[in-house]
Amino acid sequence: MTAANHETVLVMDFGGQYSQLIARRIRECGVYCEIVPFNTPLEKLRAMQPKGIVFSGGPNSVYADGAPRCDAGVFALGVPVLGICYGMQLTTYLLGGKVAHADSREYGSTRLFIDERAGIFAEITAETQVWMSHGDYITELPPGFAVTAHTNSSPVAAMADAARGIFGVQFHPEVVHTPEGMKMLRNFLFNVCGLKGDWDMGSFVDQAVAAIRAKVGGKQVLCALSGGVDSSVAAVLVHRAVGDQLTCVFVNHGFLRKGEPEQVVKTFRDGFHINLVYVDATERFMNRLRGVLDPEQKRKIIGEEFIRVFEAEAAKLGDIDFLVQGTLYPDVIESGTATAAVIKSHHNVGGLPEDMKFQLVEPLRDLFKDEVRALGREINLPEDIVWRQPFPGPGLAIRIIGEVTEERLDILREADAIVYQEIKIAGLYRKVWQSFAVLPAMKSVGVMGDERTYAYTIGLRVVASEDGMTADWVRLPYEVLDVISRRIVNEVTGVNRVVYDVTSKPPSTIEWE
Ligand SMILES: Nc1ncnc2c1ncn2[C@@H]1O[C@H](COP(=O)(O)OP(=O)(O)OP(=O)(O)O)[C@@H](O)[C@H]1O
Ligand SMILES: O=c1[nH]c(=O)c2[nH+]cn([C@@H]3O[C@H](COP(=O)(O)O)[C@@H](O)[C@H]3O)c2[nH]1
Ligand SMILES: NC(=O)CC[C@H](N)C(=O)O
Ligand SMILES: [Mg+2]
Repeated sequence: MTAANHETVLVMDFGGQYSQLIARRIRECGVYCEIVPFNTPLEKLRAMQPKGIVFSGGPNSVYADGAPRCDAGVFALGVPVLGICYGMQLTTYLLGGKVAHADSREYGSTRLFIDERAGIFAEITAETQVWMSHGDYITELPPGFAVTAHTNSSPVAAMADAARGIFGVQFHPEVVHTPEGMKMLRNFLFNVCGLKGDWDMGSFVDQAVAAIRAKVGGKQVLCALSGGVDSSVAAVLVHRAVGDQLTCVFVNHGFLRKGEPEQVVKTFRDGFHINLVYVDATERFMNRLRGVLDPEQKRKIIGEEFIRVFEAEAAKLGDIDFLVQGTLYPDVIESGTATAAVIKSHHNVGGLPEDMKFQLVEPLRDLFKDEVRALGREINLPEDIVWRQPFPGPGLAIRIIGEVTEERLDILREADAIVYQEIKIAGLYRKVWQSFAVLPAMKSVGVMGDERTYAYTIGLRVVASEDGMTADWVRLPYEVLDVISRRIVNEVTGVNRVVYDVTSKPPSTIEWE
């Protein structure tokens, strides 16, 4: 995605948990926003012509060795800057103020007293609620700055050098626990930076299409298509950009759900006029996974095997340099970045083989799922695709905890189909983020028809989430749990027990591997 023709705000990422949230809040205000690494060179920043820059929070202390710092020249670009938490501390440090470690952390919901209701605090309630998460404090303001808000424990909870358009807040305006946070961000964007708000999903489409066309030129492109909303949106965008230069490849790795291969092929062959190649690679994936138990190893093998299949298809079609994937921001951040930890290697990011030669085309890499759904509606994708629940690329292979075998796959596929049907019948399919079955490689004793059984357990996972980054387990009605449990045990041979997963993310993740 490029900033062409749209007012752009940049979020410089110092490793904060909420960096991505800041960016999407800004987009929610109708302003185009991109995240850039904290060490992006000044020339590059200048070339992106931002109208405003936000420094994110981050886990470090500015005075620590190896703390991420940007070039102080950022303040000389003539662009307003808003520093959030670590971002404000860094602003202080770079401009000649002082930051120190305090004895006690300030964490959670805190009362904020506004000393100057101007700039980002224009029309904000004089006493308002904000979300804090810090242990370092500003002990000396940089020259030219004034305190604009304080709390009972932070004398400098916000500061400003209004003349230069530089602002700092110790709290997090981007989280929902800061009720007036959006208003503050809007003040920054519209009053301080003087933006118009000229961006929406429609302009995203134009921008993305133009960027893809510029990148790909007259060359052939392959798109990894799963039938999920992300790769479907990516495929349609690329198709708009380069038409028949695009070929989609849908891989059946043997870990798809019941009826999925037929259904995806039908939807795309009949509904879209896009070249589609269906590859049955069941055997090659199965052969490589035999005997593998470690989740990260499974993910890496699957990620690599996907690429090998795409390479083979590319070779058949001629010489293809570009591979389109429906990668989203959460896939990127969970796979680990320079400043964020590896949670799991999403097959399409952290699971890619090192020797891969394709150049990636990932038009959705900065977006979250709900933004992609809005985009899907914008480009008139069928409702069924827009509202399809996410399904991980490695599929059922990472929902079998332990070794993947044909028997286990069959059992899980049947159980999962029952979960799908019953959640649909209960009218919950679109209301929840995901609902699915998992199969831990664990057997337990049961009694059926007066006989002892020793069979598999099925875990039921149903979660609510906005963007997949955090999630809560859904309080399903007992009747729904009951019917799912009874149907699975009665209809799926090899299962004699069903359990419901009642953990949120964090501390768990949505998938079990
Ligand atoms: N079976 C598959 N065949 C081809 N490509 C795939 C397959 N599964 C996943 N991919 C590729 O990996 C990417 C990431 O998978 P992921 O499951 O996150 O996205 P999705 O399937 O497009 O959407 P959703 O998250 O809604 O399932 C996809 O966008 C697609 O490019
Ligand atoms: O394309 C994908 N490739 C993967 O390797 C992968 N792992 C998890 N997921 C999906 O991402 C969301 C967050 O999942 P976790 O809470 O398990 O990390 C959930 O929606 C998961 O289904 C994946 N998607
Ligand atoms: N959330 C943050 O940005 C924290 C910044 C810094 N490490 C502090 O504790 O004060
Ligand atoms: Mg998917």
